[in-house]
Amino acid sequence: MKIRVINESNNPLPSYETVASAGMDLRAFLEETIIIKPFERKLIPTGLSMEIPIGYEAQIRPRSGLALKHGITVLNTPGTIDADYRGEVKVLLINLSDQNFVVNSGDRVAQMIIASHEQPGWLEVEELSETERGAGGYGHTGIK
Ligand SMILES: O=c1ccn([C@H]2C[C@H](O)[C@@H](COP(=O)(O)OP(=O)(O)OP(=O)(O)O)O2)c(=O)[nH]1
Ligand SMILES: [Mg+2]
Repeated sequence: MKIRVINESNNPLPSYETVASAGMDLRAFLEETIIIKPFERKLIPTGLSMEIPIGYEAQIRPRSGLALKHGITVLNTPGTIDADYRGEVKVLLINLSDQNFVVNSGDRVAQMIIASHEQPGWLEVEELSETERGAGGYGHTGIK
């Protein structure tokens, strides 16, 4: 997969931290430290642009450690990076804690999964097939 890196010398490529990781960690690429105040959201640059193959997307997801320890999550999770997007990948973080959160350049702020997807066409019909569930949802099978 093609990737363009701003300032290659101090912006390492995203990488899988273990042999079977689903996601590769994304690092902030910053000129200045970013502070995210409680309940504030900030768009974090990564210094990366990519050429994802057609039929694939990248999903930007939170890191569980940041969520558990600092209340930091990805506001639009999973963020969608389209195969035809050529701009810089950015991560939209929100701070759901009551403490300021400091992001330094190089910090691993989120993870990125490359996933295949379909682009189905529509067949417009008058009736859909019957199922046992029908229109039941939102807990209609019981909550517990
Ligand atoms: O977390 C994200 C989400 C999106 N993007 C970039 C890549 C994506 O291909 C583009 C558009 O994202 P999306 O479709 O989610 O946003 P939109 O609000 O629908 O904007 P657009 O009208 O540009 O599609 O923005 C990111 O860099 N990070
Ligand atoms: Mg869109």
